[in-house]
Amino acid sequence: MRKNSNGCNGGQLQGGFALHSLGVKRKILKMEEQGSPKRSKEVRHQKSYFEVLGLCCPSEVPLIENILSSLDGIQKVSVIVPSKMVIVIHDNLMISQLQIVKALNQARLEATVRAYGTDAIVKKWPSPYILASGLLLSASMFKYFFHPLKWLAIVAVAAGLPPIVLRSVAAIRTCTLDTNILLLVAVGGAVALEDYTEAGFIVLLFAVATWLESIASLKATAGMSTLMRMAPQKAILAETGEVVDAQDVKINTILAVKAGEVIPIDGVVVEGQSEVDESSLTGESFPVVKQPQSPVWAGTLNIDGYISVRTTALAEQSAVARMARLVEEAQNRRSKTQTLIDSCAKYYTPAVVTIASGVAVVPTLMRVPDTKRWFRLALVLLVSACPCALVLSTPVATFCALLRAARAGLFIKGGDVLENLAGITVVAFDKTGTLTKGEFTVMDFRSISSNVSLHTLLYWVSSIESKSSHPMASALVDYAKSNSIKPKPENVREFHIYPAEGIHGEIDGKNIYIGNKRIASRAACKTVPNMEEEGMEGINYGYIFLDMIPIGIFTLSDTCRAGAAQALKSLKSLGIKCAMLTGDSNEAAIHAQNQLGHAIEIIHAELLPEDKVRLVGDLKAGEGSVAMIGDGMNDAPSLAMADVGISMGISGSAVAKETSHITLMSNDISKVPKAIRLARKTYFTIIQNIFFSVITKVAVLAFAFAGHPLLWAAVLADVGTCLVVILNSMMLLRSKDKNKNHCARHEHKLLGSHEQSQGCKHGHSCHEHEKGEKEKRHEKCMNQDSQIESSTAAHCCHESVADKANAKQEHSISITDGKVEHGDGLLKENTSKNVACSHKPDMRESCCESHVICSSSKFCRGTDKEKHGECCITHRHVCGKEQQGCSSSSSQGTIERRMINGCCNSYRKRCGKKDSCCANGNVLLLPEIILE
Ligand SMILES: Nc1ncnc2c1ncn2[C@@H]1O[C@H](COP(=O)(O)OP(=O)(O)OP(=O)(O)O)[C@@H](O)[C@H]1O
Ligand SMILES: [Zn+2]
Repeated sequence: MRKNSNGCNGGQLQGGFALHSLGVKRKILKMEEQGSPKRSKEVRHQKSYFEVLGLCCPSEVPLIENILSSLDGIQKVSVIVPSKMVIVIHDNLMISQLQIVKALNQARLEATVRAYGTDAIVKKWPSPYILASGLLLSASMFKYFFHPLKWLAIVAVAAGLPPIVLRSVAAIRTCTLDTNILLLVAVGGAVALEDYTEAGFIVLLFAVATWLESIASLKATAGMSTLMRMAPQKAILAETGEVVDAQDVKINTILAVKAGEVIPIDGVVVEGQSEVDESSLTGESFPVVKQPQSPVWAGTLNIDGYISVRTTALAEQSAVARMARLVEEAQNRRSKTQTLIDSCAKYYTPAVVTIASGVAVVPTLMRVPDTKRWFRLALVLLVSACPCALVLSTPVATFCALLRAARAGLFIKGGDVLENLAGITVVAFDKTGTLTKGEFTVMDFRSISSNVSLHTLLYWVSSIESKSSHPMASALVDYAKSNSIKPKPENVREFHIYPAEGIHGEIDGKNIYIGNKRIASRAACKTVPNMEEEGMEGINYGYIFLDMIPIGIFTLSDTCRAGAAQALKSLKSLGIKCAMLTGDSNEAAIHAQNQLGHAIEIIHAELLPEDKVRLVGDLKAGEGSVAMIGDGMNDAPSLAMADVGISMGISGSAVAKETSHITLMSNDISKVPKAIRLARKTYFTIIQNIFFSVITKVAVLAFAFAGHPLLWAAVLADVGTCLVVILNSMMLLRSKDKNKNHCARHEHKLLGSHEQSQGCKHGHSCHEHEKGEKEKRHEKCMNQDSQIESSTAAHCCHESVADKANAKQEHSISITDGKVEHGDGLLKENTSKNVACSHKPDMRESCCESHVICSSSKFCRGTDKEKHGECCITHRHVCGKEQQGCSSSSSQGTIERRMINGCCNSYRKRCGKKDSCCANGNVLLLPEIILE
């Protein structure tokens, strides 16, 4: 799809969505930047988005590329047909956005600058050209009563033609044969045949279809602008309070993020505590507690509390920016189907045009009697030469599917991935951190050497493990800390990781090995202590060696993710086999298999990373297309080996994310079957699109050759089919998500009135609903909850919604499209409770049902225990535990787990609300989150 900007491409019509990469220009600009540092500061490469309503057919892509590439200062042009968007990277000193718009509008492309993140302008009304043309054409229909009226049809053609003529002129100037030129020829031909009504009809049809198409595709892309709008363009420097462009913020800058604001750039919290709504990224709306050291992501909403954030990325590299770019650039990763279609389209057009000229010229030369008929056939052929619906059939569907996925927290890297995903027959899971939570708890930890005290052992182990990122490591470090031992990673030298075995480090001059039984051989020890003899219980056994002497043993436990069993079941129902590939022991693998209800068909344990790669290869050879899901660095090679590699979680290992084709933005593996279902649906949509666009063309041509060359039908088959293809693809955007009746975390059904996010708040009660007998208990809890609410907070949400004035709310709380919990425990429309609260921090206590969120942050700020003691105001009332409340170990992970909304397990026990409904509904993510 590359073309010299000055030269013609031989009149070839170029379909497709290629990116006209102006390689040479880019290189020159780069050199300038490097060569002269002064200039590089001035040169600002700006990425501008243009809405190009006149872009309605893939054949116009080369036109736009040619127009823009002839201008100076343009670095890169991407044309996205489905969203009618042109993304230009340009030097804003050499060429401004307005100049670009002007250049495009000279070709009648109806371009406007689209400020980053704004919504597309939807043209509700047809242009005056269309209206005039339509009216005149209707009037001309009365020619049967009054013959001269037939001339009105000519006027109708003239009225509707200007935009088409202007675009054709631009196309001719840049030596591109596009659909406008083809249409112009057809109209000219019809007029020459004195078929004025038909000419008028063609013009009108084309104009109306194009207009409808633009409305449809702009609707389709509304989601795209939401994606782009997620991260704000401005950031506030914490030190000075100065507001700066997010683009100018360097890594390691401290930013201030107030309550109710969206975090502008990825980073780590350095001060303050808050709850953040990450639904924009993960698709799951429940607040996540953030405190010092917690990672935060651009585009997520800081619900309450003030936090300062040290940036860890540039704005353009933030996860959300990458996601937006992903959907933009998905066009560049073509699926096999699309590549095939594009290459066919390349030959189709010139072939049809050649045949058309043959059909027009040869009969005339041969002086056959009915030349008019041949001429008409030639015109039909010419109009049919534009394969736009066919070329659009894949990218529009892909675009919609990727958008849909992005909204659900699935980061899919391109159309090719979707296509591969649709054909998956085996899904291989890594165990730790994927099927299981990867949140270990130490069950037992012993010194088995009389020379090493437990204290020393814990100190050694925790110090060395502090350097490891394995999920077991943090459990061991937490365990040491809970025994009042402070790890000193700075004392560790010679740290070494043995993948799938364990780690080694030198501390205080001692060589310590920690790991599974394989680590024994690293320590040059032949055997490992017998755990059963030692009376140890647990699933994951760990050993500690000092040189070659075993000095300690420990056991850990990990539980399966709540949605895992359900996800496996869904996969099975899709006819997909499940496999588990784990580095962990056989016992651990079997334990997980038992927990998952024996849903896994193929299990391999005690694998090294290279074994996983080999096994994925074997599965591919033996079973078919394989998707591999993993989280760790160890999994990267096998993720790359699989047909589709899926990495877990936005915070998962960076290497895994890079090598994978799909990233699940949250750790919810029930998204895997959903993704596969979406991929299959997309594939089906594409097939429908292709079938429809081919069949209409074939029908028109067959009809024409059979002696009925209908020009209007040819035009309808061209533009009308495009419209149908777009509308059909848009069906993918519609979410008839079963999720609505599911608890996202627990994967079981909620009762009707519970929406996903709110349902989750009720934790176990959602599946308890299903079991009728427990329903009463839930209700009781809910009643208690509402009492708690009213006793602690002056006004609850429902009041503020029902009667804003009463609730002393001077400000306007924007409670828009979500759900609010009412005192009766039912959930009514209004999800933006968080937003409502956060808008005015000072209104927190009186503001809404989520006041616990609000107040917890107000009272729980900081990490020291003193302050935690004050935290759960609701709890203090309920449990009477005024001071000790919610203390938790100082370790990061534990706090987060225990402190969600300031409620901890011990409380729940004390309150007599054992497994659900603690204090306020908010807390009830707990069963999944708390490990105690
Ligand atoms: N830092 C560590 N401390 C203690 N043991 C470790 C450590 N790293 C690895 N191990 C041991 O090595 C085993 C295998 O580790 P590996 O990371 O390959 O797999 P895994 O994460 O346990 O499981 P999966 O492959 O399913 O993710 C672990 O089960 C553990 O026994
Ligand atoms: Zn076309």
